[in-house]
Amino acid sequence: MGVEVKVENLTKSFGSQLIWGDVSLTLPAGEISVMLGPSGTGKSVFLKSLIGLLKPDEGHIWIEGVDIATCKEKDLYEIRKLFGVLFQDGAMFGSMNLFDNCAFPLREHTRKSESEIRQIVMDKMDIVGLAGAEMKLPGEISGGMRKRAGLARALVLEPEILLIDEPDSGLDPVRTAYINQLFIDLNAQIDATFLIVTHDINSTRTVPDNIGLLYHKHLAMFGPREMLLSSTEPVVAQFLNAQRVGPIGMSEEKDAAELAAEAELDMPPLPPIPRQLEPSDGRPRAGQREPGAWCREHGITPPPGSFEENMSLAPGATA
Ligand SMILES: Nc1ncnc2c1ncn2[C@@H]1O[C@H](COP(=O)(O)OP(=O)(O)OP(=O)(O)O)[C@@H](O)[C@H]1O
Repeated sequence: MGVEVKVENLTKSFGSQLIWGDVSLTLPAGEISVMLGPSGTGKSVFLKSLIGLLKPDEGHIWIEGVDIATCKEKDLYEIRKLFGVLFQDGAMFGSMNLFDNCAFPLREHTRKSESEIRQIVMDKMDIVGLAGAEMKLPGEISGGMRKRAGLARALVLEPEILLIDEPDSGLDPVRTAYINQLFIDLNAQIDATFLIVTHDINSTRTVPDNIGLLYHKHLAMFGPREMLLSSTEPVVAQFLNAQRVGPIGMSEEKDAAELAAEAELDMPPLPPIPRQLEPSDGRPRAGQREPGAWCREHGITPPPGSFEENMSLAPGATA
C-alpha cells in the first residue's frame, strides 16, 4: 500500500541562492499528489531532493523510518529501490531499443534471469500500451510514446513511490488525457504513492488527491485537492485558476505599482470544482473520497455547480 513520504522543514540553496525554505508536507501513502509552481520555483529540485540526488541544506525527509536527507550512502541506496522516476524527456538511452531501456534497471539491480526480465518488461510495456513497440529506438517514436516507455521503465522494479516530472510537457491535450488516465489506473492497480510535477491546470484539477504550490521560495499551500480548489488565498486562487489578476506576475512577483493598478479589480469567482478522474475498470482510487467530502467536513461551501457529473472544466483552465 505505497509508502508515506514525510518532509520536515526542508531548505535548499545553491550557493547564496535560496531555492525554497522550510518546506513541510506529507505525501500520504498510496495517494496521488501534484506539485505546482511558477517556472523556476524549484519543483524539479524538490523531486531530486526526495530521491537523494540533491542534498538539502536543512530539514528531513522521512521514508520508512529513514531520514534520507541525512542518512548514509548505503541506506540511501536501499531506499532508492522504493522509487520509480519518470523524467521530463523520458531519459531513455538513445542507442538502446525500448526493450533494453526497460530491462536496464533489472539487469543492473537484480539477479533475475533473462526470461524473467523478458516477462516483466513485456508486462510493463503492455500496461503502458506499448506492446509490439519493444524493438523501436527512442528516436523512432513520438514524444507521448517516449513518456510511456519511460513510465514502463520506472515500473519494472515495482516502485512504492513514483516521481513524475512534467508528464504533459510537449503532449497534445488528447495524449495528456490518456496519460492522466494511465496514472489513475496504475495508481489503483499498484497502490504506489505518486508525486507529479505539472503546469497543466486541467490535470491538476482532476487527477490528484492532494495539491501543493511552491511560490516565492516557500510552499504556499499543500493539502487535499478540494482544500486548494476552494481556497480564496490570492496566490493559490490565481495559480489554480490560471488568472492574470493576483500577486503572481510575469517575472514571479508583481511590483507595488502593478498591484496598486489592480487594487480595484476583484479576483474572478472560483469556477466549480470538477469530480476526480476514476479508474477505467471501475475499481476505487487508492485515496477514494466522496466528492465534496472535504468541503462538507470543513464547513466550506464549494463554488456553485461543483462536483456535478459531466461538468466541463474551468473556463480559465487550459488543456
Ligand atoms: N544543480 C544546480 N546548480 C545550481 N542551480 C540549480 C541546479 N539545479 C537547479 N538550479 C536552479 O534552481 C532553480 C529551480 O530550478 P528547477 O528546475 O527546480 O525549477 P522548476 O520549478 O522545476 O522550473 P520549470 O517549471 O521551469 O521546470 C533554477 O533557478 C535553477 O537554475
